[in-house]
Amino acid sequence: MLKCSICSIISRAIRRAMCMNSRRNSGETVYQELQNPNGFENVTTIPLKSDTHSTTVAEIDVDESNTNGKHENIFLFAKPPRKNQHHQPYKQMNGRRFLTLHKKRRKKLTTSNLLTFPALLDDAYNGQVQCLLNDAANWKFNVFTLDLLSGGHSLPVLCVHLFNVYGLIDFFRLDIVRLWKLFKLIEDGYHSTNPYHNSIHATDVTQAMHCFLQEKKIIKYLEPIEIMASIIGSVSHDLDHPGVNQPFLIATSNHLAQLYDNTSVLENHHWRSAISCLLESGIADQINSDIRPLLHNQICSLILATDITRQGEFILKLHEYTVNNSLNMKELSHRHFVLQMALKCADISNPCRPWDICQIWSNKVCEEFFQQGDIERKLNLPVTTLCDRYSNTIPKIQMDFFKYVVTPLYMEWHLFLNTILSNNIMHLLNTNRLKWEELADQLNTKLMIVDDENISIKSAKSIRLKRKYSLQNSNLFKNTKVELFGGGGNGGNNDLIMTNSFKMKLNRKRGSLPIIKNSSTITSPTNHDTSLLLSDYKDGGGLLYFIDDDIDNVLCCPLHEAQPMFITNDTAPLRNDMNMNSTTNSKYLCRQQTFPPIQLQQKYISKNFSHNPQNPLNSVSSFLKKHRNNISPSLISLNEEKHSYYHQILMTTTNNTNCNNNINNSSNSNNKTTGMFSLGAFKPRKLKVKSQKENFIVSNDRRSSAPIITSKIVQSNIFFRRKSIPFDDCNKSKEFLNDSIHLHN
Ligand SMILES: Nc1ncnc2c1ncn2[C@@H]1O[C@@H]2COP(=O)(O)O[C@H]2[C@H]1O
Repeated sequence: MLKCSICSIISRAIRRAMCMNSRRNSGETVYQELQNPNGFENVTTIPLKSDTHSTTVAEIDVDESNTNGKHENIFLFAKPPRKNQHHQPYKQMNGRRFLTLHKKRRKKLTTSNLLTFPALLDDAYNGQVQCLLNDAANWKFNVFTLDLLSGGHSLPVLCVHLFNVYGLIDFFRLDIVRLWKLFKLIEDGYHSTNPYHNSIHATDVTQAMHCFLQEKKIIKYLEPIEIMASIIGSVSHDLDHPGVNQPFLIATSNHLAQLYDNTSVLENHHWRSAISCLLESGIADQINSDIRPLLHNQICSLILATDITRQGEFILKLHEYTVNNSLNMKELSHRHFVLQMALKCADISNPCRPWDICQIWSNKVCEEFFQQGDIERKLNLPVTTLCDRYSNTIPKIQMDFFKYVVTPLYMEWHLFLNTILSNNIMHLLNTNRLKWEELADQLNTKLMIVDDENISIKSAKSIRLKRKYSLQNSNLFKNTKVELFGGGGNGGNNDLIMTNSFKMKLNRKRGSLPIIKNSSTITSPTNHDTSLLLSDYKDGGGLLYFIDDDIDNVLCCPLHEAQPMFITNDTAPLRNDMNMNSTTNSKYLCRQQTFPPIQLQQKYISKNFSHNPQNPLNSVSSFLKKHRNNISPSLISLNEEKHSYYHQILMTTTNNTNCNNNINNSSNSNNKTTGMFSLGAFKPRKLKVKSQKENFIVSNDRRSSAPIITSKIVQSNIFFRRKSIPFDDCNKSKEFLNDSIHLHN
């Protein structure tokens, strides 16, 4: 029977953990309170004002060799010890672990998986988990399968297994329940709403680290404390990651950026959160106080090394060691450096995994980038190029990441290891890179939209792609199914090129156009690119779908929901003066809702699409070739081979839109117009506003291609009429549009 003692330990631990006092949804988000800082060196406890809410700041000097010899101070906030708790070092049970607040941080209940996978209740699943775990040192390990089979708890399951495999439980005489609690705390600390920086990524990195630790060159020199630090460091290296990057935190004057002087902001937060979990779980108590500081320092230094901006420094150092053959694994500092390199490689190991896994991670990380871009756009911040879903594509991001980040690091790592594992990794890296290049080439010349089995492309002056999705998430469009294509509001070519099956579908279907009617002051966007690149990472296809931007995406996410979460002026440029105020006062932490759940409602237009030869890419390609004469010559003349071709089509579209809007807007010096609200040339939408209590203005952010709503929308003031038109009749569609314009002008 495959079910072994570790399984029963785990299931017992799960049961016990479930009974523990959970702080689910507590919303408490500051660092672990520190009752008694014993065990740390050079700790001073500075009481602050002695009012009822007084806190204590524990200042701890940490010898961190990787911050250029600089000593850092840890600031851990603490409530004054309760009377009866003086004898309980590190313990506090009203703890607040993290500095970010994320209401949807936690996963859905484990039991909800049972609806989908009732067999999770079977013992067979435990057996399968065990089987998977036995394969945990295999580079082709699939962490998503483990997550599924473990009911969404791959992180604690893998880590307890690894502690067992390395004999750490016995060596340190660790209490299994505390150990389980440690990893549960860490798991809970990850935001499951992040597409990429979530607990599965942490598990994946830990598994990759495990593979590297297995290398003979490394494992035979490691002390148990170093192995323990490596596992805890790996699993908590992105703990409480908010799903946005450091520049974003700086730009929005986030309290973490201030606390850490804009330097390794997230990494500093991750390692402090990790230590906080060690303390809270009680595992720290079980480590001999002689070696506890070493453990903390190693975890800290390992996590700080994952700061991607320090990559060059590490590569150079490893190169020197390898070339001079001067790495002495018997020296603690050298061993530690190798562990740092191993963690760095593990952190960006997803491009070196088998293609199906690599693809999933790539899509996830890009989705997270794009979500950040969406927030930046809403906050009127400059949209980071990498995060702009309108101008970037997943294959392009991947190609750059492979070329500039992953390959240089792994080449050095391979030079150092030079084993079967490293050879396999380099091989996978190479084949994956070729696949991304292939996909990028396809996308360069093909505009596509996928709708289960159909594709529709419109070309010429206004390239427009069909969209089809149910707007069920939208309050405004509840139960309304919209299928739009064509439009031609700018008088552009309305030719629609469709596959036969799609034409048939059109003949059957009638679409509904929500109508906007404005009494007087709805303004029109001026320079709006109506296209949205949307990656459907659920499919793991790694492809981009090109659909229209969606007015109701904007309407359903009024800016006022997200904006108060950030300290930023509406029009604030990126703040470069963050260092200015980094006096001691700025270290003071305040509670702040930092990272709101992502509000943007994306509509995935395809659930079933995956990249396969059946997809009508070829027809798109041949269409573009055939109709290239209809496409703006200036567009063709611009670099048609590469990404810019794809991008330029969008730009041409935008320009046409501008022309159209300029005509409409001629009477308005502010480039805003009253009248029919239409998102560029392609949005035959009319909002009807009942009263004029609060109007909204849609203006254009010229730095990006998306509209920015600059004042509030009162959704209740807007209602929609439906008007059905046969979509296959372009002329009727045009008439309808003209009527609408006439009606509302
Ligand atoms: N497949 C990928 N494509 C692009 N960027 C990636 C990929 N994997 C990891 N990254 C980036 O690499 C960074 C490593 O550090 P972080 O985890 O902070 O954030 C990570 C991502 O920003």
